[in-house]
Amino acid sequence: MNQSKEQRILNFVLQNAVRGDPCSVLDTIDMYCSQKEWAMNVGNEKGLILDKTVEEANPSVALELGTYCGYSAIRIARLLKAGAHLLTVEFNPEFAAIAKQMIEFAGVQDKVKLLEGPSEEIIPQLKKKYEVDTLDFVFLDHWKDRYTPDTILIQECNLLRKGSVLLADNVIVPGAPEFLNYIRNNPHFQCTNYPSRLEYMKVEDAMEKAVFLG
Ligand SMILES: CCCNc1ncnc2c1ncn2[C@@H]1O[C@H](/C=C/CNC(=O)c2cc(-c3ccc(F)cc3)cc(O)c2O)[C@@H](O)[C@H]1O
Ligand SMILES: [Mg+2]
Repeated sequence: MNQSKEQRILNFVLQNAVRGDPCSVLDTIDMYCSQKEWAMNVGNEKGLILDKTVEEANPSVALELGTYCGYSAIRIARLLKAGAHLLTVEFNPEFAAIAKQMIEFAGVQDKVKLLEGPSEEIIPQLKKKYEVDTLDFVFLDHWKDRYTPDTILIQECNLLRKGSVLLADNVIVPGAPEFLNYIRNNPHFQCTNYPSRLEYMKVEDAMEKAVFLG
């Protein structure tokens, strides 16, 4: 049967990127998705905002919701200090398999733990099963209507500490209006909006950063 778009992206990386070089993998995905087939990777423009936010947070433990092909997992993992790690959650088995291969090709597999399953099941397991104390950084990039319930669940599971940083993709397109309303009116979070562009398009998008105040 014919290949999926995500399989075609992976094949293009395996054939054109440099094994063990995360930047080469990111550039190759961006090249393919801007010239051949659009895909919902955070991309290079919003990727720079992600980079700066991760560098500033300098997390020991980071969580990503919505791995997809692994682009942002590689983007985050390449910036992590020695001993730090990223937990990334993906419930679509096909995407998880693609992302696993992408992450390994990029050579960041020692810093990334890919957890296969729905976020609402995985989040309550983070402390006991995945030995997480608190999360220093959370990247939200899964279904947009799940940003709010999962942010509430993360708080209910006592996974945030004073200074934990949340960063949400796509708060303009496709949009996460309920999340923006929730997080901007929540006195426990200090929010900052970062206007940008939708990946690979001349369309306005934005990211929202929310720092937990405790
Ligand atoms: C049980 C549902 C909630 N829990 C979940 N737990 C684990 N993984 C989950 C997940 N939800 C979704 N996922 C996964 O995250 C990914 C979903 C991401 C959703 N993202 C978007 O819809 C999106 C969409 C656009 C987009 C923008 C413009 C446009 F015209 C068309 C699309 C741009 C983006 O940057 C996006 O992030 C998939 O890999 C999916 O399998
Ligand atoms: Mg996105």
